[in-house]
Amino acid sequence: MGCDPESLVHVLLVSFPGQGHVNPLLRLGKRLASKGLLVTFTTPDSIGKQMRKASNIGDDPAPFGDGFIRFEFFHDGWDEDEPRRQDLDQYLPQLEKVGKVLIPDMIRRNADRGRPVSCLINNPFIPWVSDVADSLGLPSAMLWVQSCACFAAYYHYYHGLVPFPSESAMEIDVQLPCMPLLKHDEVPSFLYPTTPYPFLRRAILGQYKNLDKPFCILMDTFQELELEIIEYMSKICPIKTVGPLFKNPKAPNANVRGDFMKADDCLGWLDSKPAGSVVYVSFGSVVYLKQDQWDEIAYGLLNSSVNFLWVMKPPHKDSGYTVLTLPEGFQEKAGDKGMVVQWSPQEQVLAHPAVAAFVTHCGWNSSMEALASGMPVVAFPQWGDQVTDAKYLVDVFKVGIRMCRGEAEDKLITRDVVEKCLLKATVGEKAAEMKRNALKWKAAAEAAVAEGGSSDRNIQAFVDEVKRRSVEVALAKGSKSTTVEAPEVVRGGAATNGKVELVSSS
Ligand SMILES: O=c1c(-c2ccc(O)cc2)coc2cc(O[C@@H]3O[C@H](CO)[C@@H](O)[C@H](O)[C@H]3O)cc(O)c12
Ligand SMILES: O=c1ccn([C@@H]2O[C@H](COP(=O)(O)OP(=O)(O)O)[C@@H](O)[C@H]2O)c(=O)[nH]1
Repeated sequence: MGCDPESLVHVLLVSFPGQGHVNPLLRLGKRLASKGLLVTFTTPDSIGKQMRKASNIGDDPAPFGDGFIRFEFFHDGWDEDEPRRQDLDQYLPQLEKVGKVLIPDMIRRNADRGRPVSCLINNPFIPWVSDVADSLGLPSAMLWVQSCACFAAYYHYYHGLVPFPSESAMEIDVQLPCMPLLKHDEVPSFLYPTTPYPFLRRAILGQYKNLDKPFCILMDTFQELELEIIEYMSKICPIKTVGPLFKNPKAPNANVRGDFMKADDCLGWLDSKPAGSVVYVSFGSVVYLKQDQWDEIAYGLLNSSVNFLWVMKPPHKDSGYTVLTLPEGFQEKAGDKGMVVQWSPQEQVLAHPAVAAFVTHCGWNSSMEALASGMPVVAFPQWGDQVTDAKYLVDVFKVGIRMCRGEAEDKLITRDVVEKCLLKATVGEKAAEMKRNALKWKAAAEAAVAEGGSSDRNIQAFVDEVKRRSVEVALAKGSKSTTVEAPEVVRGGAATNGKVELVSSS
């Protein structure tokens, strides 16, 4: 601390405007800032506006650990209420067209103000950021925001290395190296020939066309969690695991947040509940269930008599989803046992002692947050990587039970099944066993991000590499370089490469 932002090495983070993308990239930004970099975070201003409103984001660089973080948003060229934004096949090319002009402008403006950018970092869906970096003679890195297992699955699909379900063989299982056999419906569902979301397949695979450009692929996972597949894929790609990113031991999260909407206050309500008595139910930011499924969950919650905190987020006005409703008299019947909110402070909810289990759609952020908080899960995946994450949470990490297999199954999960799962996850031997395993992952996650742990060493090595390259960039541009201490050699650390021992009755 004590230095001004202009004297620090500056990295620019460019994010796709989705909550599940902004959260991990911003968390990476905070981690890099805490290690002494100046970080600028950017995403289209359509989302930037929402972020500013929800989280009091100011205009000045905010001190963060040994560095600073600041925000600068860019206009995606469309009107505020442009409905085409909901169609990725139209929106992604628009973002690329505009971004390829505005990001270089932003970089030039920053250089003029004494803040030359030394490295660009993007997340998936916007792989052209590496092209922008190349064209300006800057290094780039990519933050992969799903599991390494899913990264491996897409990689093998993209390069045609193993057979995947196809029109002629729909129900084949998939064996990838160093991974458990995936049943056909446990493969990331965008790869399935009949997926209703081919645009998400195109968006995610777009990153693989450009995979040789970033000098480093950062991942929000940790070595001990996905040991074999990380080692295997690291031989093929320059992977560095840096997760769980939401745990930042050096600089607690404080007030720099990327929520698109303000979280409702539910922590006081949680405080009033006994330890381990509440089920937290959330399906993330993009999954919407059908009304009949919503009703079954509502009755399952009521019939089980557990306390519950349920997130019911309003759909985007152009998404085509109709607003879900609760059964008549639901709130009265639930009384003080239940709280329904539009958006929750999920990190804090998962860390709260009152919460016993998490009914989740198994998005990767939610999965990592649950694991690293020692929270057992009830898996309710719908599509994409969620179905693969559910398989891992239940069968590999052994912290969860399954409530469904995914949207493709098109099966209504009845209130009886919901009730049974809720009870199984909160009371009895299975619940206790999952909790023990979850606590082991929590400890492993904390060790990974603690000083000298696997993720901490990887972040430090990355920061050193960015600093080293910043000197090269400055020399190549013939400009004054920012002061950089000599990069440290990667320290060997106290991290274990050992396996986490799990308990399992099955
Ligand atoms: O925001 C979007 C949009 C979108 C569309 C139009 C627009 O104008 C803005 C955004 C489309 O698909 C998504 C898909 C996502 O899947 C989620 O992606 C995460 C990160 O890859 C995974 O961890 C989760 O499991 C998975 O559910 C997450 C998202 O945030 C989005
Ligand atoms: O009520 C909520 C629901 C979700 N989240 C956060 O939103 C992100 C959702 O990402 P995930 O990958 O789980 O799912 P997606 O929304 O991308 O499907 C996670 O970081 C959650 O902590 C939150 O803060 N409050």
